Amino acid sequence: MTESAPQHSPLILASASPRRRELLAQIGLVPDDICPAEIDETPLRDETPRQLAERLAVEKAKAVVEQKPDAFILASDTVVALGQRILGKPDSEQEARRFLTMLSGRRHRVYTGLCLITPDGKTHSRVVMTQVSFKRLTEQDIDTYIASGEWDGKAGAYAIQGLAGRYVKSINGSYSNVVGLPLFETANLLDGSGYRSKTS
Ligand SMILES: Cc1cn([C@H]2C[C@H](O)[C@@H](COP(=O)(O)OP(=O)(O)OP(=O)(O)O)O2)c(=O)[nH]c1=O
Repeated sequence: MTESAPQHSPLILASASPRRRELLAQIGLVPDDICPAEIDETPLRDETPRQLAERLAVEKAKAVVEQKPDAFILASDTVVALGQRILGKPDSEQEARRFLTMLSGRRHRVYTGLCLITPDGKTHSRVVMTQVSFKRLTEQDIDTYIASGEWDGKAGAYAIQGLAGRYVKSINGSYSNVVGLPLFETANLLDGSGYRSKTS
């Protein structure tokens, strides 16, 4: 009797972020479906940035699991932390300006929480941290950046993969983690959970 090939379970990306889709594609992973999760991202009282990133990633994955049983569901959440202060996505230009002023000339941390729910219903999660050092920003740097609009929808009000790349002196850790999906850890999580892509 010939052994049947292992069944391919679909991979669902629980994210509206085009960056996350592009990052996955970079390592040869194409989700079978994209299901953005709408959740409340407000930090809980006394929650650390690391705890917040992990909790939100788990909540995003769980928000999609009922729609997609028998699938691998991948979700993530990125937050910027200055000390224990959490900088999420700014809700206005003024807030973006405030965040950039806070980040100017300093080192901060970027946490991305990752969550994978496997077809057997188990939840696997982890958090990856990268340190990022910003140069001191002039008023003009901030004005130019605000005018670019690139701050919108980005944790900490900047995107390292865009114009803000010129403000980043150095990073310590994973670059893809800052952009929103740490590729090394994502691949490990999927490999370790038995996920087999259609092509592998
Ligand atoms: C710091 C930083 C964040 N970001 C982005 C990654 C995330 O998309 C966003 C943080 O918000 P998230 O809530 O993590 O993600 P999202 O709302 O964009 O998408 P979804 O919840 O549907 O997955 O900030 C960058 O693109 N570059 C950066 O350098």
